[in-house]
Amino acid sequence: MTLRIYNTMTRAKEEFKPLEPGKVKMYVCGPTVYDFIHIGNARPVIFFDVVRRYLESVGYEVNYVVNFTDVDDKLIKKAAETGSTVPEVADKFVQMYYEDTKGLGVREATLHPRVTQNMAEIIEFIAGLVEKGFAYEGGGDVFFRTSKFPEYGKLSHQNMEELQFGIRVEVDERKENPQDFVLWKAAKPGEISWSSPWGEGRPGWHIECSAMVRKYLGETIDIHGGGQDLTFPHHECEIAQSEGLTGHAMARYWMHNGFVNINNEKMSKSLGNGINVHQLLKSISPQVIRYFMLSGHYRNPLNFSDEAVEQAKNSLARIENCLANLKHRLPAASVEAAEADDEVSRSIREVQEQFEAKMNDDFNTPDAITAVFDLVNVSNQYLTRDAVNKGTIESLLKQFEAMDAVLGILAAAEEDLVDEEVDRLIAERTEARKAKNWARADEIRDLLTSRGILLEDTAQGIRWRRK
Ligand SMILES: Nc1ncnc2c1ncn2[C@@H]1O[C@H](COP(=O)(O)OP(=O)(O)OP(=O)(O)O)[C@@H](O)[C@H]1O
Ligand SMILES: [Zn+2]
Repeated sequence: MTLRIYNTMTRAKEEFKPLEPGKVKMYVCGPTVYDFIHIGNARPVIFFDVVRRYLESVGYEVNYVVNFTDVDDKLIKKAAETGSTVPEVADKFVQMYYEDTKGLGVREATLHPRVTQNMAEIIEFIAGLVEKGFAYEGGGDVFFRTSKFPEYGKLSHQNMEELQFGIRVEVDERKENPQDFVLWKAAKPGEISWSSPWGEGRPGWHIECSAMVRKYLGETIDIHGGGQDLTFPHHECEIAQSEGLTGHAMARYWMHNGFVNINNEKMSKSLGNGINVHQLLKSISPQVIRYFMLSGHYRNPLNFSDEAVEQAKNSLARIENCLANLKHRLPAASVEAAEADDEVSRSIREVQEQFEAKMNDDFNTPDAITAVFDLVNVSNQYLTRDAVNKGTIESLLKQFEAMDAVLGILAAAEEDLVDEEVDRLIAERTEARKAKNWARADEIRDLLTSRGILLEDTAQGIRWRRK
């Protein structure tokens, strides 16, 4: 089966052929770290994590890079407002990003480079563009000369004239053309800055990705992704910079996810209507968030609402229930037949084929989830039998696991607490009670109860046993 990916560049689904067999180089534009991520930002994070997991599950080695924009106007403003420095703001929200994405069950990328740690490469990149005539200086700023790159607009399918009309920025005397964009910005007094051949300053937004893609992945990569708002101008500018300098295609497949909306409006940090992931994870499980995210096709808009969350919870509960029933029947299942029943084995194979077919069709996760429900139906049907076979139940469970290795929508089974952990928690509870921290003491008791540990107060202290 071949994987087909919708390529924004050609507006068609194309067969996926990586540059180097068996290997995938993938870059996704990461966050500007001046605030917590919202559930809209979580969409590319979760979706491209699933793309990576799927590619790995079918045998590719994936080199996945996600950058942090750790210096820009918004960070400078935030630092000034909070009486801190740009690096302090950046460090805090990079940390929060790691914490929140981990909370969402997302694996760290192979590499998360930061702009401020790649300044030499960025300056060198701009100098290369100046040398080749693709860039020019004006009053301490450096601009990209779009007239030198006639293909500018090819990703967003706009020609130069349309682009000229689309530009709403005020006239800048220093620019040769209104659509020329900034590569290097001269520092204003007191602003964080770096030395360059054009004086003290900092990079524009677009150049960082061109420089980091080239440094960490090479001149041409396989997949370049991000939210659809990045198509223009950000990715268009990346293409102009990279292809201007190297003369090679920057990426073979351009992928863009649709927006998460709230009340039919794009969720965004600057609009202040974002649902903060950090907060949300306190009341909703990561599995429900991932289910919600993957239940829509990545290129379609997705509306976030209480009802949508409720629906995700209910659907997920149906799968969880089925898994619990399968596990419940396991201890008493017959071990006579080591192999799964033929008929069920065939159904499992069909489910797997269906799952792959849907993922191969431009990562159609909602239909891939339908395949998970097909397996729920096969399992429930099987469980109506009086006598069940251990091999069959294990095969069903294994198939759930295989699909979940890609989707990550099912909670991992909780491991039994080992004795030392129980002792440690009991000691912590005793301390909490001494300190009259009843909330923590109750929390620990609840945790232990939920893991089947029973506590008994005795004259000699607390004793415990397993249920
Ligand atoms: N509502 C959304 N739905 C889906 N993806 C989004 C949404 N908002 C942002 N993204 C994506 O999240 C990533 C990080 O975006 P960014 O940091 O610019 O967030 P933002 O909320 O749009 O910020 P700002 O409002 O400051 O522009 C990008 O890939 C972007 O396309
Ligand atoms: Zn980028």
